[in-house]
Amino acid sequence: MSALSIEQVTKTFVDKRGTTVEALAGFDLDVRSGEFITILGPSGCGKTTMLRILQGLESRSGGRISIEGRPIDGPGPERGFVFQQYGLLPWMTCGENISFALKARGVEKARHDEIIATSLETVGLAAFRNHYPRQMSGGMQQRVGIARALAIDPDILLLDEPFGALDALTREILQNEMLSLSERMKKTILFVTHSIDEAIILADRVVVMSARPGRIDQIIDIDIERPRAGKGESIREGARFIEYRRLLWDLLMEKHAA
Ligand SMILES: Nc1ncnc2c1ncn2[C@@H]1O[C@H](COP(=O)(O)OP(=O)(O)OP(=O)(O)O)[C@@H](O)[C@H]1O
Repeated sequence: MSALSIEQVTKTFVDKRGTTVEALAGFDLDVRSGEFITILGPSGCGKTTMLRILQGLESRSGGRISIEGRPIDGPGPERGFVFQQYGLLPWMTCGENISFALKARGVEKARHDEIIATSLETVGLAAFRNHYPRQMSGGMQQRVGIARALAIDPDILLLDEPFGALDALTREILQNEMLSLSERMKKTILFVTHSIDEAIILADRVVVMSARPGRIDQIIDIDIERPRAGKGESIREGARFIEYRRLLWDLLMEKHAA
């Protein structure tokens, strides 16, 4: 049984004037437990929409989604979400931000302290619990975003371009941390990105979407051995990585030109 099964999911937005936008035209994907999927596609092809539907933040127009065979129709504690702009509340410390998320999920207050400590420890920020987001760099804020998602101990992590706002060096550092986390924790992960290199280095499979209305165009298996954490540089220089990069580049250029 798949950890996550997405069958023929469609989404049509209708604005106040009745104009319709067909964002997704039948998205189909089966994800295995512990698998790392990255999603690439041209701008506006529906990547964020698909992730928001999976999180339960957006309704779908058609299709089915099930987790471990159980149909889902809204948010749930088995799914954690990481946003591009971190989504931290600026008037709360890191610890309070995580506590806020735990409260929203109904986790009893007596357990917050321990969960906050463990999740900040996981991302190397145990000493920053009482810091406010403005006192931290973008990379640190996104680590807190990841810690907050991990705090509810979800089976599935959904990340929408989480490193898109970071400088190149910080981005590579966080990619490595993501590899290390995923290889240790074996979460099932769907990760949207615009970066071909990021898509390859992280993934077991790269999903390439067509231009809007979005559907899956190709799925590329990334046959690069794990663990990959700490080996980013040598992987990027390898012949296989360069081949995948060329293949994905050609596929995306085709979509861009279409
Ligand atoms: N609430 C909304 N109302 C109307 N149209 C919407 C809404 N949200 C998204 N859309 C449209 O749906 C399409 C898909 O948007 P979405 O943000 O999912 O694409 P994306 O692939 O994530 O884009 P990008 O790569 O630029 O972030 C776009 O044409 C967008 O304008």
